[in-house]
Amino acid sequence: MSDTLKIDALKYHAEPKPGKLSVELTTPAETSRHLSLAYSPGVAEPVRAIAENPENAYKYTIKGNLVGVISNGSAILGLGNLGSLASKPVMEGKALLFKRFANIDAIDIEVNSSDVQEIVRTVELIADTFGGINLEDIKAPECFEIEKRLIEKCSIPIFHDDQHGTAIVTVAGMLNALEIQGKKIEEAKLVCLGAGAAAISCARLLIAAGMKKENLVMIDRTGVIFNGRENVNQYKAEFANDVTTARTLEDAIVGADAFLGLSGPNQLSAEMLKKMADKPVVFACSNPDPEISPELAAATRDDVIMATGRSDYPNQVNNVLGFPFIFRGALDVRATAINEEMKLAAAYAIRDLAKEEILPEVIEAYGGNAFEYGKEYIIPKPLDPRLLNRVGGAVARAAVKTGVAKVALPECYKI
Ligand SMILES: NC(=O)C1=CN([C@@H]2O[C@H](COP(=O)(O)OP(=O)(O)OC[C@H]3O[C@@H](n4cnc5c(N)ncnc54)[C@H](OP(=O)(O)O)[C@@H]3O)[C@@H](O)[C@H]2O)C=CC1
Ligand SMILES: CC(=O)C(=O)O
Ligand SMILES: [Mg+2]
Repeated sequence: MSDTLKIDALKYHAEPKPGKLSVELTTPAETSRHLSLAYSPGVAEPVRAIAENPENAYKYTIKGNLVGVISNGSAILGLGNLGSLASKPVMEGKALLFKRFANIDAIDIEVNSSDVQEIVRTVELIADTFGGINLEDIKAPECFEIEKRLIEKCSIPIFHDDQHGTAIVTVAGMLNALEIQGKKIEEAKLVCLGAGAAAISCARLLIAAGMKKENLVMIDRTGVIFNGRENVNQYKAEFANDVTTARTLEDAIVGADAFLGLSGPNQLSAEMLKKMADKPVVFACSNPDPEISPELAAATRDDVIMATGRSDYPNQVNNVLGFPFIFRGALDVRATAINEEMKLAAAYAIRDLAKEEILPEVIEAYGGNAFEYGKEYIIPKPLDPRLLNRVGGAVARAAVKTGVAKVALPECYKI
C-alpha cells in the first residue's frame, strides 16, 4: 500500500467524525405527542403485541432489517489474530457495505473472547435483536464449531461470511475465469493455498459446482494435506489428497490450471507462476496484500487471468459481492437459514451478471474507460446496481423453493 493511501485511509476513518457509522431516526420525535407514541405510554402497545406473538417484532421493530456483524478479531483479513477491538474498523466497514449496497442496517459487535463456548453463548443470547447474523473474521477451526452450534440454536440466518460469502464469489469468478481460458471446471486442477475458514468453504462450494475433489490440492503452513499427515484437523482431512505426490506448494503448482490463495501475502513466486499450465487462473485473495502482486503476475506471463480481493485492481474476488445481497434476499423472505441451494443460486447469479452489458454508470464509477467480459472483467463490480435484485432475488427464490422462507416471495423477485 502506498504511503499516500495509508495516510488517506486513516484520515477517512477519523473525519468528519470518528468511524464510519451513526444511528438515525426513522420516525418523528419533535412533539410531546411524538414522544407519547415513541416512548411512554405508546411504546407499551408494540411491547404487548410482541409478547403475544414474537413475529410482531418484524412489524414493530427494526429486527427484520437489522444484521449483527460479529467478530472476535481472531483472523482480521490476512492480518491475523489482532484481537476484537482492532477488528472494529473492518466490522464497521462491513456494516457500511450492508447499508450502501443493500440498505440493510447493520451494527458491529466485537466479542473479546477466543473461547468457542463463550462466543456461542454471547451470540445466542443477543440473537433475537437481529434478523440475521454475519460472523466475520473468526479463525478456523473455531469458526466451524461456532457457526454450527449457532445454526442449531438460532432461528435466524447465521452466516460466516469468510466461509460462505467468499466461497460464493470465488465460485462465480472461477467459473467465468476458467471459461474465458477455455477450460472446464470438471477437468481443472486447482491448488488452494490456505486451509482455514475461507479455503475450506471455497473448496466445498467449488466441488458442489463441478470441480473434482481429486483435482484439488489444499496446502497449509505445513504443506500439502494428505491422509496420514500430522496436524490435520477434521476440516482439513475432508480435502486430503492421496492422488498427488506433491508435498509443497512448489511441487503442487506444476501444471496447475488454477491457484486460489486464501492464506497470506507474497506466497506465490514468479518461478511458481511460470510452472503453472498454459492459460492459468490466479486468484490471490489475501487482504490487503495478495499472495502475488498483479504487477509481478503480469510481468511474469501474459496468458494469466489474475484476481485479487482488492478494490484497486481489476477482477475483485471479494465477499463484498455476496454478503449484502445474500442477506437482502434472505431477510426479504424472512429465511430461517442460508442453505446450500441459496449459496449456489447466489454464485450463479453473480457469474451470469458478469456476461451482461456493463452499465455506463458502472464504467463511470471505475474511471470511465469501457471494459467488457473477458480477462480483465470476470466478475461484476460491487457498484453494479443490478446485483441487488439479481443476487437477492436468486437467494430469495431458492429460500422459498427449499422451504426456509417464512413469508411469500416479494413481487420484485418474481420472474
Ligand atoms: N477476498 C476475500 O473475499 C477474502 C479473503 N480472505 C483472505 O483469506 C485469508 C485467510 O482468511 P481466513 O480463512 O478467514 O483465516 P483462517 O485463520 O481461518 O485461515 C488461514 C489459513 O491460511 C493458512 N496460511 C497462512 N499463511 C500461510 C502460508 N504462508 N502458507 C500456507 N498457508 C498459510 C493457515 O494455515 P494453517 O492452517 O497451517 O495455520 C490457515 O489454514 C486472509 O488473507 C483473508 O484476507 C478471507 C475471506 C474473504
Ligand atoms: C474480505 C474479507 O472478509 C477478508 O479478507 O477477511
Ligand atoms: Mg473477513
